[in-house]
Amino acid sequence: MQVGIFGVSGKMGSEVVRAVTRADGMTTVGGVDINEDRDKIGRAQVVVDFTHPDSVMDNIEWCLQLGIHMVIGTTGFTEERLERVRELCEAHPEVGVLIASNFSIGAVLMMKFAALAAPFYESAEIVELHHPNKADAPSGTSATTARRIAAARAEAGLGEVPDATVHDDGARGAVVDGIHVHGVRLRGLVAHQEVLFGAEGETLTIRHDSFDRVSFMPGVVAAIRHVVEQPGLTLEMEQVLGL
Ligand SMILES: NC(=O)C1=CN([C@@H]2O[C@H](COP(=O)(O)OP(=O)(O)OC[C@H]3O[C@@H](n4cnc5c(N)ncnc54)[C@H](OP(=O)(O)O)[C@@H]3O)[C@@H](O)[C@H]2O)C=CC1
Ligand SMILES: O=C(O)C1=N[C@H](C(=O)O)C[C@H](O)C1
Repeated sequence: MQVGIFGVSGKMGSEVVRAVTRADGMTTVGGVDINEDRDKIGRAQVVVDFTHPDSVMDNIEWCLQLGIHMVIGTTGFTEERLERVRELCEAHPEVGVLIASNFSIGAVLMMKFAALAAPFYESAEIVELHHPNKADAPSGTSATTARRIAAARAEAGLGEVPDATVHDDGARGAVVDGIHVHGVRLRGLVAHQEVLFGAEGETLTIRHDSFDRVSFMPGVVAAIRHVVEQPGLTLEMEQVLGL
């Protein structure tokens, strides 16, 4: 399988090159960075995108027009953007596209465990902690987690999380689907998240830490194998991991 990489010199892109080179049955056709000629990777069967929220939509249009499958880790996907990707996938039904906010197995499980716990707790908040070079906040993982917690709460008939704050000066973080998300940007960190739940007399904390970007690579390689067999849009990693 011939794999191309968008964002090849980036922190994730360079790790993807190493992972693809080591994976059975995969080789890289190379990669491109911003403003480089994309034709260089035009013969790839699958292209992996770890770039920037401002670049990714254009990269998707380019790949789909050429019939190239895509694995996308770039974050910042709004519902509007996803709708556009759905339209593009419908126009190119033979192509597989997978978008995941986090490829590490622990983070996928953290999101799953959070959705499982959500109906049982009156309170829920998220703290996401990342390196200070991260372009987006809140992180894609925290936004996905918040949406899943909110959906599980709604299904269970839970109302809003309790909060008596009168003057909100930003100290209560971003709010995604009614769930507060607090962002920390700290030199020395890679990617970390705590999901906190609270009920009368108890709390539950689910924490995941990626200390190294190698943690994302088994998921990326599995996703590359998945998209060539699965046309259409796959969101997140559950289907790939059989969860
Ligand atoms: N889903 C997941 O599991 C993970 C997702 N991410 C996400 O991946 C993205 C990248 O993260 P990271 O590697 O840390 O960021 P970096 O800034 O280290 O790398 C991004 C790279 O993409 C390049 N780039 C930007 N636009 C384009 C374009 N149009 N075509 C080709 N290359 C382009 C940048 O070039 P230049 O520097 O010249 O601008 C840079 O080399 C972020 O959105 C991040 O949130 C990160 C980790 C895990
Ligand atoms: O930018 C990062 O580093 C990461 N981005 C993803 C996100 O926004 O959730 C995944 C992981 O947290 C690392």
